[in-house]
Amino acid sequence: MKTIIESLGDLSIVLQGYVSSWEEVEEGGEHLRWEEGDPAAAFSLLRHIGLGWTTVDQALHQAQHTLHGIEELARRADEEPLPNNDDVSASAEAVTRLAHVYDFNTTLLAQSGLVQGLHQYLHHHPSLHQYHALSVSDLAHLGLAAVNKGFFSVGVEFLGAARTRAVHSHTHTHRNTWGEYTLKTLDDLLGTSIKVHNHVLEMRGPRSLNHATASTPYGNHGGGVLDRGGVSDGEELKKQRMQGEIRSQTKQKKKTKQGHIMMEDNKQCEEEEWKERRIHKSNRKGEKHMGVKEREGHVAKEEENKEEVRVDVVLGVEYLKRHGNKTWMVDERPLVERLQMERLCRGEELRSSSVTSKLVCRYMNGGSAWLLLAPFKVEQVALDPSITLVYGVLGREEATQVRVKAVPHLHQPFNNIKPTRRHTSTTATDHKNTNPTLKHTWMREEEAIPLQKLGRRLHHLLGVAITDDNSEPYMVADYGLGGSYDPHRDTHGPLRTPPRATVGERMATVLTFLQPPAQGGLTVFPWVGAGVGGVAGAAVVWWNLLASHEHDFLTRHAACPVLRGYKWIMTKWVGYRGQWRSLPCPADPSRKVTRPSH
Ligand SMILES: O=C(O)CCC(=O)C(=O)O
Ligand SMILES: [Fe+2]
Repeated sequence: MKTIIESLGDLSIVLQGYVSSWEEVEEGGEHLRWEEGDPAAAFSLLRHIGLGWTTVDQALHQAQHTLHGIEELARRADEEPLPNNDDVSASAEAVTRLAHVYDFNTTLLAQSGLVQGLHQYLHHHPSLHQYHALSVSDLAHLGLAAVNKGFFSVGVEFLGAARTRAVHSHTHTHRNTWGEYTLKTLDDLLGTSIKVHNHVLEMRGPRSLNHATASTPYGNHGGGVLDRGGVSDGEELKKQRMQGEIRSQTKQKKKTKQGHIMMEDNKQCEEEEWKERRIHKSNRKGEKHMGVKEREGHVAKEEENKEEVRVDVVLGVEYLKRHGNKTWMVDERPLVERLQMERLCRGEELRSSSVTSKLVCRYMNGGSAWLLLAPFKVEQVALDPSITLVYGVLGREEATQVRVKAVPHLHQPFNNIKPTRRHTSTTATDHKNTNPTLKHTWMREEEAIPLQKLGRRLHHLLGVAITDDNSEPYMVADYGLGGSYDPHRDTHGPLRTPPRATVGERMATVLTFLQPPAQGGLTVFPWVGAGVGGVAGAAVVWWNLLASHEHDFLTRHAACPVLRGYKWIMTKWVGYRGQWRSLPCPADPSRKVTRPSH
């Protein structure tokens, strides 16, 4: 393009010169009467053409090469799947979600790249230039996208970061526009987003399923014009917020009494509705959030005051048995689940050490003679429900083989899920019902020998048959930019029928990491309080069913957004129907359907 621009620029200058020379000639008289023998007219014309045309001719010939380049560019959109507006929206959403879940440090973000913005995740400090720095326009676009998506604090901070960058580049380069933004428009946008943020916080509280604000308001910047004489606004905003947080800790407690955690709210939440809910909640005397004594499950952390216990984390079987059907659970479960998921994604440990200290890692052969000499390393992630990480179920070459086979078949899942393609084009489908961060394909074991081997290896270890005859095929999935998977259960349940009657319900899940991402992308179990990071070639195994054939609620899980790198997984849902006779049959319907060793 640069060559084309240069060449077209040269051509334009030459043609301009020739045209102005002609205009100069024209000034000599209305008609050039050289044919009538006017020597002055003849000279004028001769000089104009004789000196000018050689240059014009040369420039036109040179420009002909450029035409090929132009034709090539004109074909590009037909031949290559280029990103479109939908792709930009989906990726802006993904990046703002990353900023929200991983709590980006926008001050650093304004100075350098995305990963530099992740203070707490950066264990080593590679040099700044390794990471891409977002431009003023990028940051402003992300800020607006975040506000539109309901990530209000992320929006304010991205816009603050955009302004900081603009102020710095303004002083250094004397430019005053960045794409469609000027310092004035950035000021206005930042001011407005702060107002919106504070208003939403006031009216709806800091969090619901579809919005998030900071826990305290940002300072009021009257009229939205910020002029801080070179102070970084990103830094300033964060500082203010932290000071505010400290100041308002006492207030915070009062708020908690009124029900600080907001309820699930799928509709646009109106001011009146929020007020009504607060009244409703504070009236709910008999149903205060459960106290320490009421719980026997491993609730990890809580903060108590005289009137009410603020539940920080809700985990465990016993708790769910007692409270699973209460209004509090029904109303707030999705939000509690989401909050716990996000904390686990950030790498927080939600369980107490009395729980985690019981977890062991050992070599196991599952009672199979085949594994006596080569047992599997099995790490317990959780005991109840049992979640284990089995190392080395696939070798590196085997995992690559599976990925290579899957690539040509990857597509957006039809079942509510749509991929963000990494390298290929997304068809503009309905964004409402889709997850734009995943592509998948189904693969039968006859298509790749490593799949047959994996089935045999785990059959020996787990004592259940893992073949396509009694299970669904393998599902291979590739997460794109910021790819994540919302909390869900794997079982079909009463509303969804298994693909084949002989397969039945999804008794166990075997989730193999073909390629773990470089950062983020944990698989987390919000109600267990556990997360497991990908280890190449390892598989996470858990059991989904209770003896009553209901699914075990505690096995609900989610995939955290991929922060850096690519994540490839392969899932095998082990069918129940073909092998129920060989499984232990617990009389208690609340017991798990599992092998005794698991
Ligand atoms: O990718 C993950 O970590 C979870 C995937 C998952 O839950 C599934 O495939 O059902
Ligand atoms: Fe799943």
